[in-house]
Amino acid sequence: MARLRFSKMHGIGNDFVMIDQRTNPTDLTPERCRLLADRRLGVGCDQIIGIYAAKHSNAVVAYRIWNADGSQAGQCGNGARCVAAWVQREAPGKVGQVMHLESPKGVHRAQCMADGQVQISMGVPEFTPRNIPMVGFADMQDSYALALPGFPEIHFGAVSMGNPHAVVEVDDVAGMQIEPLARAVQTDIHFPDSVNVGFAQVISRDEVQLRVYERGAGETLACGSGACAAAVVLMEHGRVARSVTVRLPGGDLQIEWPQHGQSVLMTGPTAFVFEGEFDFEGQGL
Ligand SMILES: N[C@H](CCC[C@H](N)C(=O)O)C(=O)O
Repeated sequence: MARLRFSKMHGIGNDFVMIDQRTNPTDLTPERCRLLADRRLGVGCDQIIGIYAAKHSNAVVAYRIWNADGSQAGQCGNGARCVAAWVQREAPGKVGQVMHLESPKGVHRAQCMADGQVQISMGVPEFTPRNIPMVGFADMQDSYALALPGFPEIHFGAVSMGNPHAVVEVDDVAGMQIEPLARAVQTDIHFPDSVNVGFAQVISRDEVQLRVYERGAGETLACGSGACAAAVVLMEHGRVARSVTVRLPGGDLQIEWPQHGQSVLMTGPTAFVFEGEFDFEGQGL
């Protein structure tokens, strides 16, 4: 196999290996994803984003998402912004152009703004437990109680943004050791497909501090779908306004959810880091 050409990008520190599967089709096995994501033996990234020809007529491209552990995901908010920026760079149209991107879970409106910010329409949040998926809780509730061995009972909100999220409101997100609790939630039987776990501290009605321990990647500097998940769960609880700045360790995202039944809008920056080639054969893959 010829060497794999890729672009390295990030969305406020959530970093990606971007592969154009139309020009260099690559079989992204779990082993290859883990090697690509390895920060010593590979390129290093939180997720791999494969770009494909779109099936939906109004979408300019389709994208698929692999976590660093080789598992696939249904959505990646920071990755979607990078796909839009990648398309804009590959085929520079008028700045501010609107395009549509096809994710595994649907088609999303994207707009690259003149100031470099990218807005993605992330879709309508899904709170029905079985559609998250989450089992063992009868119906849609404001919040759910989960008792985990070795941890005090937690109350959390749960939502799908095309991928599963549990959101725990905390008092001091910066001072927390989030990994042990997050891993306990991820392996709990209530989440058959595991789950991304967000820890959110409300700073004001229009400001939230958030850290996310992601499914398949661990704690990342930012999680776009996690920022949407935290914002809509807190909005449902009346804790924040319908437009909120979510401050993650890697930077800020603006999340708006005008009303129930409408799509969540996420706006934030992207960055190109470098282009490269990767030699799987040289490492036996
Ligand atoms: N770990 C996530 C996928 C990446 C999401 C995140 N990087 C984002 O920006 O939304 C999952 O398995 O559902």
